[in-house]
Amino acid sequence: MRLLDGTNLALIRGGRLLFESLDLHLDAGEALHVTGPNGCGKSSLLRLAAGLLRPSTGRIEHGGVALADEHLALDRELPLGRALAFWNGDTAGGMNAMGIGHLADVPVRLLSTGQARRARLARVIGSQASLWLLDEPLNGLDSDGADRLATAIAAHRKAGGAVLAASHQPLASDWRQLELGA
Ligand SMILES: Nc1ncnc2c1ncn2[C@@H]1O[C@H](COP(=O)(O)OP(=O)(O)OP(=O)(O)O)[C@@H](O)[C@H]1O
Repeated sequence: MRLLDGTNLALIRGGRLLFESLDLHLDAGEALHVTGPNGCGKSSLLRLAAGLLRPSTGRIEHGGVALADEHLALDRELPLGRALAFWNGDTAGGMNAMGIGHLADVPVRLLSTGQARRARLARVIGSQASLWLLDEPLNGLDSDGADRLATAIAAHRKAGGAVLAASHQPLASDWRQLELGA
């Protein structure tokens, strides 16, 4: 089953052509690692896949998506568990997957940088979305956090989900690669 279907995509941002003639497809179980230098358009591509940006040319279709980008997208004043519950997913499952279940009663604004990084991933992991869009998912994670994310991604793919990630760091060997700005 195709979870992301983009054809002949071009994106102009800030007056600059970031990419053109790009086909972007993800089927159930697949993972795609987007690489490229700073400013080449990786985050913009994820926003396109999320439906937050429209392509300058081409067309893109997708089902349910969940995006983890630089915005935490959680109410800083609420306890973590309640802030995550706003998104109507499997709150406990997401928190436990990222090892932050014990922080459920801690206000989001008091989380450490790494705990907040785990929380933004817990939001995606707990979502019902079949397509996960992860912008620099390993940033700020310790080795336990990285292992937990890898386990969650493997389970998601096995269950028929797909993942599109932008990262300057290596990801697992069974990811397809897409280099932007090459
Ligand atoms: N809101 C915006 N309006 C106009 N231009 C933007 C906007 N956001 C980003 N850009 C421009 O789009 C280009 C691509 O930015 P983007 O964040 O997608 O790059 P990136 O590949 O993710 O970079 P990095 O590796 O530094 O995170 C940059 O030149 C940036 O200045």
